[in-house]
Amino acid sequence: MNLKGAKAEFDDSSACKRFPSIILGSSPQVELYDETACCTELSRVLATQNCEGFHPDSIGAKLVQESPSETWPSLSPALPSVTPSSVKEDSYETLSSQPVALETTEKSNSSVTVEESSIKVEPESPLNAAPIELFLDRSINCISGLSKRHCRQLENCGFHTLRKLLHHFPRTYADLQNARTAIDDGQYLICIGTILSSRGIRANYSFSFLEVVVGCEIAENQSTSEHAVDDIDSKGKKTIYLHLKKFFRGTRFTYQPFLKSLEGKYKEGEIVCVSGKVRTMRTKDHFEMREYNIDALEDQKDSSFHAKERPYPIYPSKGGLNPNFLRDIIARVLQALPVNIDPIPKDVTQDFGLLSLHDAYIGIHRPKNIDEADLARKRLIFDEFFYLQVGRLYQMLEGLGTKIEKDGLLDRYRKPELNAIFMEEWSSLTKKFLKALPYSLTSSQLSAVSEIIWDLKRPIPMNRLLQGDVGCGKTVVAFLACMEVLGSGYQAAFMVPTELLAIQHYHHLLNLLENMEEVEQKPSVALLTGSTPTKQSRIIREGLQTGNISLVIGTHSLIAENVEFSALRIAVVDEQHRFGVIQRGRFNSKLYYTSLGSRMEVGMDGSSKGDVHMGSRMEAGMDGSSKDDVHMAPHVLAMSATPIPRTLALALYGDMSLTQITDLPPGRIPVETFIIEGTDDGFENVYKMMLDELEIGGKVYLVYPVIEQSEQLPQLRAASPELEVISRRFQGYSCGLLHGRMKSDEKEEALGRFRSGETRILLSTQVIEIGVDVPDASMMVVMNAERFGIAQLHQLRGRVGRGQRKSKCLLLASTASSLNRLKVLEKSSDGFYLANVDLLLRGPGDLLGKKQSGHLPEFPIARLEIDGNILQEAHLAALKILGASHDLEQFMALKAELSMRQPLCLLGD
Ligand SMILES: Nc1ncnc2c1ncn2[C@@H]1O[C@H](COP(=O)(O)OP(=O)(O)OP(=O)(O)O)[C@@H](O)[C@H]1O
Repeated sequence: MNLKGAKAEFDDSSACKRFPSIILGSSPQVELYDETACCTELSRVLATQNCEGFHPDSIGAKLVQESPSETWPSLSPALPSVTPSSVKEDSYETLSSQPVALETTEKSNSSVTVEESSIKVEPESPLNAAPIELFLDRSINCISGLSKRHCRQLENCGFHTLRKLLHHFPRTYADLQNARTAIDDGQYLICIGTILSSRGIRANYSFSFLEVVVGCEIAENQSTSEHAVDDIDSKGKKTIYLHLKKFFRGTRFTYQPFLKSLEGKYKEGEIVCVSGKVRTMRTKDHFEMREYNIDALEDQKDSSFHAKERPYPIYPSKGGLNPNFLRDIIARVLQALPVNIDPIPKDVTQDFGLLSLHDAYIGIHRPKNIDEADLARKRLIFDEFFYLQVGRLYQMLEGLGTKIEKDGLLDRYRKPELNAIFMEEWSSLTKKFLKALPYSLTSSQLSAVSEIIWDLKRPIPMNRLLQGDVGCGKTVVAFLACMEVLGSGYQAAFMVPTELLAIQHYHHLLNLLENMEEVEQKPSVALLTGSTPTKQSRIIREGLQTGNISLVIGTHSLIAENVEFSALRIAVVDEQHRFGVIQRGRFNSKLYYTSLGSRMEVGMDGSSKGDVHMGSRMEAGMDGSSKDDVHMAPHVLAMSATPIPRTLALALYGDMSLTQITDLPPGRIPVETFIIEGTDDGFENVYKMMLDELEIGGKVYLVYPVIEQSEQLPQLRAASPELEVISRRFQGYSCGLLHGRMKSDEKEEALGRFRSGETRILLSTQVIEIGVDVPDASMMVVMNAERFGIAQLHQLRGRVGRGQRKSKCLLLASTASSLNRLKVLEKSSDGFYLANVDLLLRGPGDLLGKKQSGHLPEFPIARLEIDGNILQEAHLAALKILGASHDLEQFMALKAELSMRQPLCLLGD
């Protein structure tokens, strides 16, 4: 396969459009391996941030003195200068000469120790004899010399195969020469040193301790300036003394023989590697360690281990297994690792500048320097993404019959602009609906609809994510997609996270349908939420089952077991990240079975409605659907205004394609944002601005973090008690109240009054955050704005500036210190950029909340928010591979690897 040749004709940039989430709004792409890009981006953000809980050092990491919880270092290291071949050359040689850390840890789970002499990986061991492609999936039993007990322990912790062991990646690396900065109390330190003394001391009749003193030579830190840190050679060295202490309580531990045997374990002059948290002692340069690991270096004369300044891998423990034990076992597997285990062809890895798999494993576990670890990481992340991409495309190709169809599909992925159905080919219902809209679609709305309709005509269920900034007009795109399906006689379901939004969409759609002309029979639309009265809800369910209702808008109620559809063809899930994976999955599979069953019923009962449906479906079959159409799961269109990692995760695991709306409807005037400190003066200013706005006919949202005042958090302003205060203050203008504890109809009434202008000020909680659309609302004031995340504030701000009025958003921060963090909102109105800032500042856990982050798929080392570029490359590589061999028959090793990693039956939802 000549991939180099293929590359020439291959338009990378257009294929990259398949993953627009990789480009973060209009902000520059995050270049993973370019120090400047990532660091500048962050420092720019951080320059204006008060980053609570965020440690810039961990981003610019030089991998020194990291605490175990710190993040992966590879966010910033400069572009590696190592080449794959340079890694390969001496990886074996260094390994064999390299001392293997022995398990001598005091605090360790002492049942797990490795008897050094008992484990050997001989050149001709069964490990080496394994067929190359099966090597990684061999059982750990094949590690010769590993006792049954160890095997059991490893297996109990999930390490069944060599692959599992090799995929137990270091959590971080420590630089053995890392003590270049001042050593602080509580800091995690790792040092090579010499044992100076070892004493077992009896303190009283029932208390004793072991004290091992290790002297470590480190570079003296004379200055804190960054330059001085780099200029290590020009500085002196000094010795620090680590006092490793282990305490024993109980009379049996105070006997001299016991204490002697303890101290005898550590020989004076022995070279050891010590790691743990230090506490400063009174004497200068003396530090105490109570929780520590101590590894004797195997060959005392061999100083190459630290002389070479190799990063020292620090492994996470797993299931109670000691990290050092794991490191030792992994080192042994590495020694036996065949060079040619890579299932990905060499020309592909070379094309993408990747290490071979062998070198990547060596590089991640035993890097010579941090650049090598980073290159290794890149390769391993690439694999995580690559197999997902290959699996997904492979499955899609399998669903197609002829080579031409398959080539066509791949081609469309390469040239996404072809994945569109032009307006002339839309169903007549869709065209009429479009005509009835009070505005024209923007160009990206138009291409989004075209892409979706293209998908709707495929014989494969669509799983597409529609992303766009707040207020860009996603709803109408989804409505048009529904119309296309209804036009062929099928049904559509539109699920939203709140009742308020369901009601809003329902009325919005009814209005639009009312304007439609020349349609004999308009689609019947229903609203189904938790508040729908039982009787009405039963009628709606019957209507859905018989097919009398063609479109239903609702909340979670739509996925209730008793809701069955006659012929559901599309499910729209708005603000999809607010629904758990399980919920969405249930929705999907439930609809698959019920729709299949009920379609048959319709066919059998022969009712006239059923006939219409069947007739239309035949028509649909003619315009592109396969004859097996009836077995299809419904198409799923998910929508989101926040590009959170979970979204990207779904884009990968949920087998989703992405469509992005990149422009806003014309005439929108950017919302002016002000960050104001909530002092008395600050509030006076805000009230004055509100009054000015009301006098010129504007409408104002006041957003509060809580409904009622709380004793625990008295500083938080509450919506309910403030109603009176605000009403008094703005006497000529009526005020309304809206919060989540109100009944559904009360909420709708409050919003309705605000929409109609009866109330001009709406005091609300964050219930309005999602999707509320009152186009002439022109001012928003957010109280205690520091309580909200950046992305959330952007969503809230998106409730204003949706019409032609110039709008303002005032963010009131309770403290001066929180003003800085909010400043980014003053500067940017790009939701994709802001969501990314939020991610970097708060991390996915905080951003997603417990419910969602718990469902994040496991990417052992990829960080979805920053590794997008690698995903992009993986996608290109997958296209190349499958372009060369649709069924992967030319790449048997790769195919075998794919089935190991990505059982095809598990692909998709
Ligand atoms: N092409 C357009 N031209 C003018 N107005 C438009 C256009 N498309 C949508 N709108 C209007 O813009 C407003 C916002 O649209 P919509 O509610 O669909 O946005 P959204 O993307 O769902 O936003 P959010 O994420 O805030 O829910 C609506 O009032 C809608 O009628």
